[in-house]
Amino acid sequence: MFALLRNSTAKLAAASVECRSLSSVVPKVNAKDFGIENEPILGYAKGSQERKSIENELARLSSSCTEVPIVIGDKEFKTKDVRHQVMPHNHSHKLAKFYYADRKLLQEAITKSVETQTKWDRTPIEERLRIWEKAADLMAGKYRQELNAATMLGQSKTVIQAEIDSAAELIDFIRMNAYFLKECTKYQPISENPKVTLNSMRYRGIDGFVAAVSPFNFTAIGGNLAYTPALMGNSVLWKPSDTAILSNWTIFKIMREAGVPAGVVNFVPADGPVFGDTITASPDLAGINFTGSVPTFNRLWRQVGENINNYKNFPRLIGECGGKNFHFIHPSADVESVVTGTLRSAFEFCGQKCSACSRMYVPESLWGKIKAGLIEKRNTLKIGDVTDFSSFTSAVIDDKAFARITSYIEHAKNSSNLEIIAGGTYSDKKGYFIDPTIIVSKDPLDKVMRQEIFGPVLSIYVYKDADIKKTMDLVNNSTAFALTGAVFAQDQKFLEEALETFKMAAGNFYLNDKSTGSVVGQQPFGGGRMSGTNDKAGGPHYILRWTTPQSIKETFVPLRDIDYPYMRE
Ligand SMILES: NC(=O)c1ccc[n+]([C@@H]2O[C@H](COP(=O)([O-])OP(=O)(O)OC[C@H]3O[C@@H](n4cnc5c(N)ncnc54)[C@H](O)[C@@H]3O)[C@@H](O)[C@H]2O)c1
Ligand SMILES: N[C@@H](CCC=O)C(=O)O
Repeated sequence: MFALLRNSTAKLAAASVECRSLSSVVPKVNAKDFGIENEPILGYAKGSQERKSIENELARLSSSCTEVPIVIGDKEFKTKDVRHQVMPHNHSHKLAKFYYADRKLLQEAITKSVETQTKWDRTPIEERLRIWEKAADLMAGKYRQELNAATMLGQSKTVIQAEIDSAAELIDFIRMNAYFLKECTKYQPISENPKVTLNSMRYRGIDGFVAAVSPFNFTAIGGNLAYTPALMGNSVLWKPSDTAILSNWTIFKIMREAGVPAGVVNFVPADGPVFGDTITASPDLAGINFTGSVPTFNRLWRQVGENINNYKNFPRLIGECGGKNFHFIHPSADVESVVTGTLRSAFEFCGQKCSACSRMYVPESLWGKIKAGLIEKRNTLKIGDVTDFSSFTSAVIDDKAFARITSYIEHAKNSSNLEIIAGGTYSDKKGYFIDPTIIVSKDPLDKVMRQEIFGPVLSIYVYKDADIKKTMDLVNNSTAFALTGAVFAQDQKFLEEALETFKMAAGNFYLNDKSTGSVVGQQPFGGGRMSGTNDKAGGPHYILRWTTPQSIKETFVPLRDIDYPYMRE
């Protein structure tokens, strides 16, 4: 397959990259050659050391309700606006108590950030890299299970879903962004004769403050959104999601312990619109690092537009948003890969990964086998408490998500175009549990095929084999999103065709693999169209969005001549 990719990449690149060798357009694939490796994922087998320590940590965090303050500079604050984070799989259990910052406190945080930024930006890069390395080590060792337990209990992730997020992905973000910065500073501009003129480039943070607004679904994303701008010399107001408070607070504490000075990142849980209104009204807003839904990002973008005459800088707007990710199945596909990959993509973490497969297109010739496989394997999946290690998945995040997702299930029950072939039941009595649900749609444009549901609901359209081209165009054009997509086929020629047809349909594209599971440094992540600004978190260029570089030319010979030699001839 890599050979195929190489061929097509070369062909696709040929028009714009003439005379370049193949090796220059093909990424290196060996992690060791690349100079850095991903954090290993632990197995949590019964009796293993990691299993014992996660069980201890789960018991410890469950036995009390953790107090999470607002932190601005080195001061902690508690307001009268008290909130709680509950366990989604057992919503009567309060896991953390936290406080909303009001406008006045947010303004104080802005002032503190702006004040700190200039000092922090003077901290040598080597010193920042040392802090980030130390933080990654703390996350990989001493605090690994605290991060995982907070993610399991607070966001209802199973142990493996927590391990790939709050351990591996978070550690990778911290370690690799530091590595990318180190690599980036190796580039210096050309100096034709350095004894006469020396050219150099330095990477400055942006004066002002950056607002990091993070979603509930990945602990690691919160860490990346707040701490990559910080790494680059910015100061940050971090507004975590209400439903990921405890895990995000754990990251904040670790980063402080590793040496990030007070005031560089200010931890300010707040009501979303109050936060958005306050930061966009400040002339010091240097950028917004957002991950979440399209409507929220649209609102922030609009507010920045309305205030555009008031800012000191043009604020950077980075937003990674929703998706309606597809699996497209060719008649030559390996049926078992389709079944396994689709169930994992659609239902792991209740389909609450932005990359989760949410719509699938299956040829009539394979439908019988795929349908049987999906139903049979789906029926073996256990849905339950995350502390029961045999659960495949657990509850959805909160009452709002529960209401939204179940409204699509009710729509399916009431529509003659739609048939629920598995699941369709739910209960929020103890936790927000929704059975993994599979809907077959006769209408490829029904809302279940076009809108982001962000829950354990998979919608399928069965196409006539002869209509394959028409169906591919439909996949490309029937939603506003372009986040992830996957094609399953054994026919190599078809895979090449799919690379062309779906070129703009997904920012992360998979051939014979599921649409989820991108890894930092391996599949830099982000989508186009309404899925976001596609700045590729986890790739080497992401850090550049958070710097305002300065080019410096220094001349060592005195400036004497005002005229040019030809004028004296
Ligand atoms: N593309 C990606 O990389 C990626 C990754 C993860 C999640 N997502 C997307 O995130 C969404 C799910 O996350 P969510 O439910 O937390 O999204 P959300 O938009 O509801 O919330 C995201 C964050 O924005 C805050 N917020 C809400 N209103 C605000 C406002 N007016 N001003 C400022 N902040 C405001 C929330 O409190 C939260 O912290 C899905 O659409 C998913 O696809 C995308
Ligand atoms: N890294 C994740 C994407 C995060 C979105 O929620 C994946 O590809 O599964």
